[in-house]
This record gives sequence, C-alpha cells and structure tokens, in this order.
Amino acid sequence: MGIEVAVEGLTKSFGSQQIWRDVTMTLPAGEVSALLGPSGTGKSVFLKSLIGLLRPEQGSIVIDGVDIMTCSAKELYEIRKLFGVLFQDGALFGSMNLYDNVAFPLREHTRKSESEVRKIVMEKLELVGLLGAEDKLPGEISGGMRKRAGLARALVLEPQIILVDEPDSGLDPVRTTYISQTLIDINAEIDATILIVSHNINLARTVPDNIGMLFRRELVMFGPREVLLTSDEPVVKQFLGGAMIGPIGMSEEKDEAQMAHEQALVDAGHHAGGVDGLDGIVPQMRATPGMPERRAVGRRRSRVRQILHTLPVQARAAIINDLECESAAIEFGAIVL
Ligand SMILES: Nc1ncnc2c1ncn2[C@@H]1O[C@H](COP(=O)(O)OP(=O)(O)OP(=O)(O)O)[C@@H](O)[C@H]1O
Repeated sequence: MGIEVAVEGLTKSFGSQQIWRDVTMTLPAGEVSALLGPSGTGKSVFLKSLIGLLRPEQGSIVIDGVDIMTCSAKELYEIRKLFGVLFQDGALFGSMNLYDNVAFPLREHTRKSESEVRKIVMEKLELVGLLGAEDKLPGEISGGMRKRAGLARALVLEPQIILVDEPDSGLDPVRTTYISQTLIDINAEIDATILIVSHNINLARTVPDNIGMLFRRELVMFGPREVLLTSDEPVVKQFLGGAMIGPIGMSEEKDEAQMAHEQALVDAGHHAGGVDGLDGIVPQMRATPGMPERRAVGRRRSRVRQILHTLPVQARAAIINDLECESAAIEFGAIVL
C-alpha cells in the first residue's frame, strides 16, 4: 500500500516573494488527492518540495517516518526511491523511443536483466494504453501519448507515492478523461498514494478522494472531496464555476473596488463567463471493469466516518448521502466489497 505524506507548517519563499505559508495537510496512504489553485499559486513548487527538489524554509514533510526537511542526503536519496513523478511535459528523452524511455529508470537504478526489463516495460505500456507504440520517438506522438508514456516511466520502479503535475495540460476534454481513468486504474492496481496538481474542473470533480486548494499564499482547505465540492467559500465557488466574478482575477488577486465594479457590470446584465448549474457533487470515477477494486475506497470510508463530526454541515450531508446510496447498492448486490 502507498505511504502517507504528512506536511506541517510548510512555508516557501523565493527571495522576498513568499509563495505559500504554513501549509499543513496529510495525503492519506493509498488515496488519490488533488491540489487545485489558480495559476501561479505555487502548486508545482509544492510538488517539487515534496520530493526535496526545492527546500522550503520552514515546516516538516514526514514520509515513512523521515522528515525530509532535516534528513541526511543519503536518507533523502532512499526516500526519493518511493516516488514516481510525472512532470507537466512528460520529460521524455527526445532521442530515445518510448520503450527505451520507459526502460531508462530500470536500466539506471536496478540490475534487472533485459528480459525482466522488457516484461515490466510492456506491462506499464499496456497499463497506459501504449502497447504497439514502443518504437515511436516522443516527437512522433501526440501530447496525450507523451503524457501517458511519462506516466508509464513514472511507474516502472513500483512507486508508493505518485506525483502528477497537470496531467491534463494541453489535452482535449476526452483525452483528459482517458488520463483521469488511467490514474484511477493505476491506484486500483498498485494502491499507491497519488497527488495530482491540476486546474481542470472535471478532473477535480470526478477523480480525487481528497481535494485541497491554494490561494493567496495559503492552503484554503484540504479534506475529503465533499468538503471542497460543497463549499460556500467564494474563491472555491468561483474556481469550480470558472466565472470572472469573485476573488480570482487575471493576476490572481483582486481588490474590493475591482470586485464591486465587476459585480455592478453583472448586475447590469453582463455575462461573467464560466458554466452555471455545476453545483454539487458528481459521482467519483471507478476503476475500469476488470481491474481490481480500489482498496482506497473502503479505507477512506472508515477514515471519513471517524472525522465526519469535524466536517462542515453540507459536506457531512453529502457524505452521509453517499454512504446511504452505497449501502443500498450493496444490499441490491450492485457493489461487491
Ligand atoms: N526556481 C524558482 N525560482 C524563483 N521563483 C520561482 C521558481 N519556481 C517557481 N517560482 C515562482 O513561484 C511561483 C509559483 O510557481 P508555480 O509554477 O509553482 O505555480 P503553479 O501554481 O504551479 O502555476 P501553474 O498552474 O500556472 O502551473 C511563480 O511566481 C513562479 O515564478
């Protein structure tokens, strides 16, 4: 099973520019979490901090009992082996075909024979739907295929924590759904802890078990998906609806006067953009039929039951509704646990 990542009081600046401060969150072991936030709020900086590529000035990041903020270089090297990372562009080597790209970490970090390497590479290429494309160069395939190849490469060393930076960037809505399904299937198959950074609303609504959001240098919230999806926080509502009215502006933040001016335009009949009527919770994606059941689902159910009393009323109602629907489905034999 995946490993928990416990972040506490994390603060990161570049020179005098503070990116975020006092970020506290725990990625539950083996569950899928998503970190949302407008552009420039420091989501990628957060991912890089989790693997020790960037060093926040304060706080702790505890993984498998080791605080990577204070551990030795050797310990950090060992902890990094637990991670698989998919960077935004897939970060493939342009001169190597997909097979060699995916095989690279195995040849570099293990002493496996070429036949063992082949078995693993083909298995991962199949998981991401790229069997048959092994001989292609990264320049010969689409952006979506490059992302899937990057994902296959992130999986070959059997990671227990997978970080995915904007899996949807540059993809159309249908390809985004395919990659979302792949992430859910990977979670079902290897039960790894997954953190996805994204600003894709469809992905945020349907994929993660837990959602967090960065805004104005703070983690606005982090918790079970129902908390964010039923939230009345203006910044969350605006983000999920994609409208121009609200605290998020072109340069991330607006002042009160700007917000009042825009509200007046809308009151006078100007359309604020975005999509109306998307409130509430849509069902979470499930693993593709034929894949193992996601073990995270049962674990999350028990975990959420324990913290139910601490959650906001709307989130509580949504979770209870989910649990009741599930019990009814189990009773009628629609869900096999
Ligand atoms: N190595 C660095 N040195 C200095 N500033 C940096 C560095 N890396 C990132 N930043 C700054 O940190 C801020 C946050 O960047 P980051 O890429 O994490 O945002 P993001 O939320 O991932 O944005 P997007 O959604 O657009 O990808 C930006 O202002 C960026 O310029």
